[in-house]
Amino acid sequence: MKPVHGLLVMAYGTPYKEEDIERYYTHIRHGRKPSDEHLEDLKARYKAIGGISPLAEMTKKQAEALVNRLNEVQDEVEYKLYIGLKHIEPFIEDAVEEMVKDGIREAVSIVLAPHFSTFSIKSYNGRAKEAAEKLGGTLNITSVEAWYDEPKFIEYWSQAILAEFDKMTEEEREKACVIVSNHSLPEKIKNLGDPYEEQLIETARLIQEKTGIQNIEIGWQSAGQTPEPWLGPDVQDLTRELYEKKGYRSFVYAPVGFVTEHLEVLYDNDIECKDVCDELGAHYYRPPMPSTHPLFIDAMVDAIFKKLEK
Ligand SMILES: CC1=C(CCC(=O)O)c2cc3nc(cc4[nH]c(cc5[nH]c(cc1n2)c(C)c5CCC(=O)O)c(CCC(=O)O)c4C)C(CCC(=O)O)=C3C
Ligand SMILES: [Fe+2]
Repeated sequence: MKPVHGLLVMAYGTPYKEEDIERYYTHIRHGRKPSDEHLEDLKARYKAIGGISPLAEMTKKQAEALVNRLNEVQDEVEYKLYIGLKHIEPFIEDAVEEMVKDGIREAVSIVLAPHFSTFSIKSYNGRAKEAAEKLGGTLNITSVEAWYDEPKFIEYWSQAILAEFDKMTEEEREKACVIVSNHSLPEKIKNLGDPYEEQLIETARLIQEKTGIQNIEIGWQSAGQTPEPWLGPDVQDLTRELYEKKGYRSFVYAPVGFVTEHLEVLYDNDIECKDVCDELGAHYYRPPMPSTHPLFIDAMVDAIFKKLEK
């Protein structure tokens, strides 16, 4: 019989229903309750995208596609799936506890976010390892740290972006640009030696190389509302600036730091960036997110195999 290894898939998590929003937001804020104003603002954003986010369902679908593919392409071990979320149940710690209960001794973990940062990937992996240690240290977790440069990931986005360019007229295409973006983080991550910014630049460079599209710009989105400086330029400001200074009239948004349609994409891109485009009289394009596209799932399989060979 094949040995059973754990596949721990970690993701951000999202409220399952409206009543979950407050405790979810409180968890994101490290236990501090949000003000009524901030809470109402968040509720309004979820409402604007249809009530709840498709993230919960998509995380499950992505994780299932990944475990199925892993079990299809190799024959040495049987991977058993565990999903662990950062800000809502099943928490990362719950998933690790399940693995230990099931007698799993070897697991590989991957976060559904391609770029490494202290605030994201490192904290997910740290929580998983800490939980395993607390439960006796019988479970060994090997963690994939980043996969922003996986060839099939780049291939997915390149094809998706080119498909948007195909929808344009020749004239439109000449004045089009791609805005490659990720979630903004406080600028202080740079002092922590975070490769987050360079990794986004590299993803953009690889997409440029693959597509041959010259007009590729880097932006940041969904920054928090705190007084400290966050990585910029913000995608909305950038859109205005590029419209004025470089004369672009069509904008293709590629939020490559995210892997599925969810609040940040459906609201921050499809509503907020689209509003800016509408106001300027520019064309708005946003390719479909990777979701369960085979190229994308295979990119994660490749990243896992590379990590395990080391
Ligand atoms: C790096 C990063 C990723 C990408 C990597 C990864 O995926 O891990 C990410 C993804 C996501 N972030 C999400 C949701 C939220 N993030 C928030 C707030 C924050 N995120 C931060 C960082 C990140 N976030 C930070 C530093 C804050 C400020 C915290 C503070 O206040 O100190 C808030 C609070 C309100 C607001 O600011 O909007 C919400 C609701 C959802 C789920 C969307 C859905 O439900 O569809 C997803 C996928
Ligand atoms: Fe977030």
